[in-house]
Amino acid sequence: MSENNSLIKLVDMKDKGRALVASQPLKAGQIILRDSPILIYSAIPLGGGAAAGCYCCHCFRTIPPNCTTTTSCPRCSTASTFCSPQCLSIAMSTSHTPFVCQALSILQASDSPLLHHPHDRHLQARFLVAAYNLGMVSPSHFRTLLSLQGEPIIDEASNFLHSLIYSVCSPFLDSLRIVFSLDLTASLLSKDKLNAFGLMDPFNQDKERSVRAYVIYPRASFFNHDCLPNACRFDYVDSNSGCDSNTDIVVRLIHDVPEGREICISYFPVNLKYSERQKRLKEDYGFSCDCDRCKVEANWSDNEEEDMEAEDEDMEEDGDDDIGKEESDMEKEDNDFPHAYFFMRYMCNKENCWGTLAPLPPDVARCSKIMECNVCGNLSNSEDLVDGNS
Ligand SMILES: C[S@@+](CC[C@H](N)C(=O)[O-])C[C@H]1O[C@@H](n2cnc3c(N)ncnc32)[C@H](O)[C@@H]1O
Repeated sequence: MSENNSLIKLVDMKDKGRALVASQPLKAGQIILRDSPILIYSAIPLGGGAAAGCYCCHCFRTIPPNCTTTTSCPRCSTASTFCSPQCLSIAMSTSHTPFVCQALSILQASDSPLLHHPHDRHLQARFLVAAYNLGMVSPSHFRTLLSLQGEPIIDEASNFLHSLIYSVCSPFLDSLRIVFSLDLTASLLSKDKLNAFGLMDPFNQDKERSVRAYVIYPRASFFNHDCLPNACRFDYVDSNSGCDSNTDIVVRLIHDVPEGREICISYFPVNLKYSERQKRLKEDYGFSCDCDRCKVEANWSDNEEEDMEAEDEDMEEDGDDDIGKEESDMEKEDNDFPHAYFFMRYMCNKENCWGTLAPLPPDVARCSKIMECNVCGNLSNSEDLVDGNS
């Protein structure tokens, strides 16, 4: 793992590839990783019109309508907007180079073949522009990207995207210190599919949350998935922490983890039912999940799955029946129904949130009793939950 992270280490794990495990006993709430993007690209389709001006193309903060420091790229016609001259200046030598200006201008021109393709292709094209740009501006980060999980898949989509990207890259091929090929393009697409994190808009109870950008984090990409995770990621998009860290993430432990245990996150909200989880994991990540929760739920009939969903909803609406239970009773239930305890203790009960709760970081000796939701940011007292006082 990283030079200065003694809490977790990277190991090879049978049937899962690389995995992160605890290198010492770790405490609930502990921050085990802080990570910054090596690559980030907008989730807005090319030619996205007004939506393109909502976020800074460098730090991805929302640009308020009355912002007086907003500025646009003077070189290109892509409506790329920045929240300040500082963000523009950094971007011009990193993520918004002359290559990116030209590539995005061509890809969103009115005669671009891409415009007849669905949103997903636009995003893949945006990713490839960002990835080949990374190859030019930061060969070491490009090598990191190539070292992530993902084998090339040569199909109609990769062929189409490769010839499209070749046409926009050709004037810059000399600057690319890499051999440009269909195999490389297909391999990059696969790295993106298996490793990109969605950076979401902040939670708003009245509005569906959408993805603002897709991000490749060099170290967080090593977390494997578990349907009952022991860690979860937090980001603080649009909070007051400044442009520098707006797209950073931290990963915190949900509960104590012994030395040697694998640390996993969930790749999607934990409330999804078994069939949906398996479908997403197969289609998006190429594996079948065999975690403890899936082992139990694999034997459930469709009716049981539906009963379970209804029970989950009851828990949310009328948690009082259950939250008075002693912790040990709930742990006993754990054997037949492994997620009952997890849902009770670690799932946010705010409507439409489906976030996961983790304690705030512990102070020197004591774990915090304050739980933070990684989606809505709500803070609650864990003792209230167990005592039934919430
Ligand atoms: C983001 S990467 C995680 C790190 C990866 N294991 C590696 O070697 O780089 C996602 C990929 O890891 C593997 N993976 C993640 N969770 C898994 C699990 N629970 N069981 C099997 N494979 C898993 C799958 O191949 C998936 O596409």
